[in-house]
Amino acid sequence: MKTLQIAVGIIRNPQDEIFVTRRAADVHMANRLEFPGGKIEPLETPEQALARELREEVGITPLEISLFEKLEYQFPDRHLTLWFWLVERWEGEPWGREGQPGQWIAQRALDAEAFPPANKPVINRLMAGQSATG
Ligand SMILES: Nc1nc2c([nH]c(=O)n2[C@@H]2O[C@H](COP(=O)(O)OP(=O)(O)OP(=O)(O)O)[C@@H](O)[C@H]2O)c(=O)[nH]1
Ligand SMILES: [Mg+2]
Repeated sequence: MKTLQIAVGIIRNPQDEIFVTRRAADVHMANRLEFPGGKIEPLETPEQALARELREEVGITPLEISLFEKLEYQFPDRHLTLWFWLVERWEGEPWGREGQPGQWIAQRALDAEAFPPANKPVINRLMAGQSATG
């Protein structure tokens, strides 16, 4: 069983829109919407992994982050620990640097079904208008 530690960014602008990207057709959770992010490497902290992934995938540098939620999720073939960071201050303008389509979606209009199942509690909190726990 694979165990993966994942850091992802909930990039939220002052209009309460969130930047999401669409996963490629040939990877785990193909074609789902996602928060940009990825696997935490062995010598990285979750914060460092987030900064690296956001730079690589969407070309921004987070300036201030807070932990929105940390949760465990069991897929049939893998166990995930997911760190969801809220990012409300950053440098640069996010775009799909790896060719993945990106879009801003109003927080309250997010659709949990469009994301991987692990994201559900997070999507529900965002749709309810909740902010960071700190
Ligand atoms: N990026 C991202 N991954 C998520 C989310 N929700 C979720 O279950 N995942 C899962 O977490 C894992 C993240 O892996 P990833 O494919 O983004 O990792 P990565 O960027 O390091 O990719 P690579 O190793 O192929 O370069 C996948 O198994 C993915 O299905 C999410 O909101 N964002
Ligand atoms: Mg990724």
